[in-house]
Amino acid sequence: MTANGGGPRTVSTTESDGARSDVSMADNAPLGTPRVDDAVIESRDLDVFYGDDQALHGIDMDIPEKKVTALIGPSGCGKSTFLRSINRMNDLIDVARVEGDLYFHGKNVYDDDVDPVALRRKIGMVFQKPNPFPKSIFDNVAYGLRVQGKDDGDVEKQVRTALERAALLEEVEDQLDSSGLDLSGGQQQRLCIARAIAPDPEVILMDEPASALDPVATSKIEDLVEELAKEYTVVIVTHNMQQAARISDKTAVFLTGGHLVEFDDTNKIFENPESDRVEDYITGKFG
Ligand SMILES: Nc1ncnc2c1ncn2[C@@H]1O[C@H](COP(=O)(O)OP(=O)(O)OP(=O)(O)O)[C@@H](O)[C@H]1O
Repeated sequence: MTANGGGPRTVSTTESDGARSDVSMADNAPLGTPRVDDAVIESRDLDVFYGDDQALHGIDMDIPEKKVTALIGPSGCGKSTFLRSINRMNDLIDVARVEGDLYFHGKNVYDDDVDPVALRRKIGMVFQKPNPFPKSIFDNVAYGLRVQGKDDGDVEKQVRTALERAALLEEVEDQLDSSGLDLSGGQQQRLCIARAIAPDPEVILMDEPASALDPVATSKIEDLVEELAKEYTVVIVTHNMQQAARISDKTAVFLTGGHLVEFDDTNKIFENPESDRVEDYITGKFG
């Protein structure tokens, strides 16, 4: 249980500049008490709409702390939509609307007093295509820390820690001032992972982080994901079922129409799923 012994804490929105609005999220104390043991994120009857189209229907899911949870399912079934609803990235899509509840440490992230910018520091994201800024390797990772107003000494230390945790430091130690865009695709993705972990989030959301990479770079990212789960809660969307089976502890299977059909231990999903539709999907009968 990740309870902190106190009642739920709200996410401060007292500052309007965005950069310092996360006072109550900046430390590492849990925000509140999860309703389910070991769950960091709890989705309850979550619906997501794009205009009149409903992309997700009544999603219930408890995402455990410091484990890898894989979201799998055919194209268009709502995996990315669910991932983006966790740290309110869907807020950036004009037509997107969320109903239901999504708790982070027992606090509903859709409450009016939650600042999405502060939330995204606690729940970072890595996208399908590596997207480093056109800046030096160091500045890519330092960017978010400087926005937070950290002093130079802290920035330097946290950049190195993040690069090390992203398994990149050794490869780039002598070229921290070179452009992030000069790295290989796999290195760029690890740079983006370093950028996401620099502000010391608790959760890392990954949307098909290896799908644009060659097999060697993919294997490095898979190793890294398993390593990261020692420190962070990881939620990863993947099209690659072997990858989900290899690296995840829990697997959620979404099927067409935006329904979560089964969510269980990864071994159970791949060896003995409850649902015939899930069995058909993972054995390649459709999808
Ligand atoms: N920005 C958007 N505006 C309107 N509809 C969207 C938007 N993003 C996604 N959708 C729709 O929502 C549904 C779910 O899409 P989503 O991208 O979440 O699925 P997915 O399972 O991640 O798909 P893929 O595996 O192809 O990435 C689809 O019908 C898609 O067309």
